[in-house]
Amino acid sequence: MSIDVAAEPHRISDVRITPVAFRDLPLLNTVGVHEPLALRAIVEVVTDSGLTGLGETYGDAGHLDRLRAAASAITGVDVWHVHEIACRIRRALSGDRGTAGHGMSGMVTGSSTADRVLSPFEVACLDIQGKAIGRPVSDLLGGAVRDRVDYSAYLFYKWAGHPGAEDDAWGAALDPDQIVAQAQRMIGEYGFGAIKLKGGVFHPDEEAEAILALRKAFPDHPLRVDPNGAWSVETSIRVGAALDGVIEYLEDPTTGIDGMARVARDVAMPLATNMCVVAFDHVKPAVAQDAVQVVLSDHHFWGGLGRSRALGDICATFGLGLSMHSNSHLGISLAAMTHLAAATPDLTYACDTHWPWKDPADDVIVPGALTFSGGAVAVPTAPGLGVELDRDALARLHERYLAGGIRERDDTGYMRRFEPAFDPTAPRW
Ligand SMILES: O=C([O-])C(=O)C[C@H](O)[C@@H](O)C(=O)[O-]
Repeated sequence: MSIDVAAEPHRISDVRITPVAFRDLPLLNTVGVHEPLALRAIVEVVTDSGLTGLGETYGDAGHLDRLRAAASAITGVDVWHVHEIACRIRRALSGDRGTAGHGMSGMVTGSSTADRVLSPFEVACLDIQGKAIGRPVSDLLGGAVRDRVDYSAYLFYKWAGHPGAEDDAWGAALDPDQIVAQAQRMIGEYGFGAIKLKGGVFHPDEEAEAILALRKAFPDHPLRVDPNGAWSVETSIRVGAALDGVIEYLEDPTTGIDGMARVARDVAMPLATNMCVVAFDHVKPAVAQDAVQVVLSDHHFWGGLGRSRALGDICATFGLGLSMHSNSHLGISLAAMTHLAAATPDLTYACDTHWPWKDPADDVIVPGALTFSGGAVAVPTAPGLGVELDRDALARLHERYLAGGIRERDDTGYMRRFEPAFDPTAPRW
């Protein structure tokens, strides 16, 4: 009698959590500059049936401690029992309201700490489920409604090189002409059909000028700007008026649901957020105040792919648009994002990705499974996530993490903060 492998339980027998570091270029945002290294944690869930699933998440020290606490709580659970895994993780972390793991100030806190910890385990369990039954993760999420997922060109103001470090091929982007040149290069290489500018770095009028320069250079590309809450309500309304008819949405111009609601009353374009609606209990007050019109989902902090799918349905129910947020990430995350986007019918915009900013040699997956053409990634059709761990690369990026002495140096995440001459939780302009 043959054993039906798919029907057997696949109990978690081991979890490996490996912090890694990869080169991150000197991209600027409102709280500082990306460090020379970005941190991630690679999660491997191993089952007694011999399958391994992959997840990727934040790599800061506080998050790593929580991942380890969660890992020891889920041993023995069948990977099909994701609710049980979620309950165990919530219990293991009860009382923990920490906020590490995003690298950005001004993001509201809430019920999302356990969701952030759950996410890589849930993704790894889905990877195993898919491998067990021979289906891609997108099928486990309801099935792909598109076979390619569109991403946007994510532009950053940027230094030429870190002080004391060699320049990189992208060069500096500190004014509108250089931002346009960055867009031309990125779109030339990847074919993106939409453009996002990370703002909150220079005076808002200069950033609006850069958007207008992009509009001139790319008349047909939808545009967005995201100052990560650096602007006051008044500034947001003024810049919103200047960019009326130019951008498809204005992302997190100011912080908090109340502030966003005040801006939304007076600007014409939709407001998007990944900072004030970051957990399910934020949806109700945001909808009640009509504070945001587009939610940027992110499976890394919404609790994984299943919960992010549920968010899509909630957004559709309330007539909210849906797009996708990113941080500096590796290939396991890109695979998970692509499966999720493929299986989200109401995704109304091209997704964010930091992918072009990463050295292609810096990854933990075997190359070739994920490639961009025409600004989109083809949805993997192999079982599970459809990506394979490259153990040598994992070891190399882990060595880089260890060599960086990161844990000792910085417990807050991957960003180097500017010396706070300003309060990073209050608007700068
Ligand atoms: O809105 C966003 O894209 C983010 O907040 C993601 C990152 O923190 C972004 O600001 C970055 O990478 O500097």
